[in-house]
Amino acid sequence: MDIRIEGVGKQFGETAALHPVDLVIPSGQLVALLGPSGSGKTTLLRLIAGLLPVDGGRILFGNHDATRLSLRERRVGFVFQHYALFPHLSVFENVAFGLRCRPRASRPDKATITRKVDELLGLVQMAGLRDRLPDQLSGGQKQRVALARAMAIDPTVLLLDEPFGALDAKVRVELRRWLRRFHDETGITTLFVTHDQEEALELADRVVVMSQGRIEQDGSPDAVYAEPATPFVYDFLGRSNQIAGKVLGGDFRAGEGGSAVPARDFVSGPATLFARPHDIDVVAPEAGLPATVSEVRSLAGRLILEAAVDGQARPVEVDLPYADRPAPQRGERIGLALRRYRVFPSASA
Ligand SMILES: Nc1ncnc2c1ncn2[C@@H]1O[C@H](COP(=O)(O)OP(=O)(O)OP(=O)(O)O)[C@@H](O)[C@H]1O
Repeated sequence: MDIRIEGVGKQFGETAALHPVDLVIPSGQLVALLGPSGSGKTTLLRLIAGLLPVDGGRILFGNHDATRLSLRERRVGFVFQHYALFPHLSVFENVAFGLRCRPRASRPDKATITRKVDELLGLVQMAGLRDRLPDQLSGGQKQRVALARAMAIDPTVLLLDEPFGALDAKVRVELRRWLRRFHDETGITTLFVTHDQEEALELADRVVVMSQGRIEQDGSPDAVYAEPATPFVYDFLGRSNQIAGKVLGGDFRAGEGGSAVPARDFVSGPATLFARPHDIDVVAPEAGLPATVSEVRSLAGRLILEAAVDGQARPVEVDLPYADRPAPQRGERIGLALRRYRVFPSASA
C-alpha cells in the first residue's frame, strides 16, 4: 500500500522537529530516511506510525485518510532500535503476542496462531530457536524476532527505526543484506530510519535525505549520490570538493585564469562549485581550472591527488584510476576538468 504525506509537520515548543513536508512512499518499496542526528527522521517515522499527532497536513494510507487513526488502527508494524522484546516470553510467544491480543472477534484460533508464528519464524530464520528467551539470543537474532513480531499483525507497512543501530559493524552488514532479501520475499512497503549513508545506499530502493527538519532530496540511491540536489547532500553523502568563485553570464569562474564552466540554470552572483573527487580529470593547465599538485598518493589501486587551485583556500582532491596516465608529480602545473559538478549560489553553500 502506498503512503502519501501531505504538508505534515511537527513542532515541539520552540523546536521545529519537522517543517511541513510532502512525500510519497510507493507501494512495495524499501525506502530509507537518511540524515544526521536531529534532522527529524524519527519524528517523521513516528508521525506515520500514529505514535505522535501531526500539527497539520494529512497522511494517506492508500486512499484512506489515516491522519487521525491510532497506531493499531493504521496496522503498522514497528521495530525499534532496542529490541523491545518481552524478556519473560519465549521467541514463539513474543511473535504470537500481537495475535493473542486481538479483540476476540478477529483473534485467530490456537492452531492458526501456531501455524502463522512458525511460518514467520521460518521467514526470519529463527525456527530452531522458538523456545528460547530473549536473553539467550544475540542482538541480530533479537532484531529478527522483533521483525517477525511486527509482521505477525499483517501490517500495511513496516516502519523500522535504526533497526541495526545497536549492533556491531559486521552483524549490521549481514543483517541489512538479510533485510533486503526479506523485503524482496514479502514485498511489504517498508520505511527505515538510518544515519548510515552506506546502509541507505546499499539497501534502499529510494533514499530520502533529511536535514534540519526538511527533506533535502528524495530519489534512487544512484541519483542522490551522483546528482545531489543541494550543497548539504553533496557534503553529507560521500566526498566532495568545494570551489569558490563567481557566475557571470551563466558561466562559473574560480579566478582570473583558466576556463569557465557553464553554471546551468544559475545566471550571476557569488557561487560555490561542488564536484566529487572521481568526477574530476587531469588535463593541460590551459584546458581546465589551473592548479598545482600539492600531494600524490596511491590508495587501493587508485591515485589520489591534492591540488591547490589558483586563488582557492582549500585544496581540491582528485581520485583517478591508477593506470590511466603517468602520475602527475608534486609541484606540477595541471588543469582540472570537471566531468560532473554543480554550482550553487554561495549563500546556500
Ligand atoms: N518529544 C520531544 N520533545 C522536544 N523535542 C523533541 C522531541 N522529539 C524530538 N525533538 C527534537 O526534534 C528534533 C528532531 O528529532 P528526531 O528525533 O526526529 O531526529 P532524528 O533525525 O531522528 O535524530 P537521531 O538520529 O538522533 O534519532 C531534534 O532537535 C529533537 O531534539
